[in-house]
Amino acid sequence: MNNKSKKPAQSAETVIEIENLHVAFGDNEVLKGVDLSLQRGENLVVLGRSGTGKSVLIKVIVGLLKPDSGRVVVLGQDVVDSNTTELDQLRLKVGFSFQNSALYDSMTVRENLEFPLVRNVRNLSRAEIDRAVEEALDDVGLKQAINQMPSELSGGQRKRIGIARTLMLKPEIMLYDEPTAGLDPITCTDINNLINDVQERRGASSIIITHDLTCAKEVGDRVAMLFDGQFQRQGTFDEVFATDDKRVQQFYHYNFTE
Ligand SMILES: Nc1ncnc2c1ncn2[C@@H]1O[C@H](COP(=O)(O)OP(=O)(O)OP(=O)(O)O)[C@@H](O)[C@H]1O
Repeated sequence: MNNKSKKPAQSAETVIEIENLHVAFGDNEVLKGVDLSLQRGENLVVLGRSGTGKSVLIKVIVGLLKPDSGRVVVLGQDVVDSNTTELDQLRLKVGFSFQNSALYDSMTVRENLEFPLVRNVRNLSRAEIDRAVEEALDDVGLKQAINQMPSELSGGQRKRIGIARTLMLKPEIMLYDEPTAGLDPITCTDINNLINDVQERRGASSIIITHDLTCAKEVGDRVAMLFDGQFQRQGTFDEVFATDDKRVQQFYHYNFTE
């Protein structure tokens, strides 16, 4: 397992800025003053045990969940104060790759990929749509799957098609929720390489939520670890794990020794 070898150039531009974010469901205080930023061109990995609020954080970033308090600015837009139309516009620039790939089973791969484009971009010619589909499939290395049904694909292929579909709208920011969950180690490496390719070839800025430390190490320019409602550790992979903190060490040993 290698640390990410090639660091793409990152600008000093902040594309996501979160300050003092609080989210509670009744008595369950999930996020208790979260601060986080994402720089343009950066891959940021968010680690944390189940139920620590990683998905809640993503939902707040895309405006699907209103926080109790805090500031959330995405691509210069204040998400908390945005209305539905403004959020719809923002979501065109923020691609969300779901844990279960969320493909439509009754549509071919081509139709799945066309769907976000036809729905969101008007007046595209057939040739433009075909070119965009081919480009996205090429990016994920699955051009040959264009006429297949999702049920004919492996789990890893479905994940890649899910990512290709998210890429159709050329998002500036990618949010990956558990991209390698349930995949064998070799397929995981394919997905990790794809996430790095998306960063390098598309210049995307990404947040990758994962429990998979190999994934964290291979894709993360920076790693942030969520504990007790806050990011308790942030830095490179090696910096985050260079601590005697039992909670951090347990997380590490569970991944690599069990
Ligand atoms: N809509 C909701 N209503 C009530 N509680 C919720 C809601 N959404 C999330 N929660 C609670 O918030 C906490 C964090 O959930 P979240 O899904 O963000 O965890 P997670 O870190 O993504 O976990 P996992 O790694 O298992 O996916 C959990 O206790 C969950 O039950």
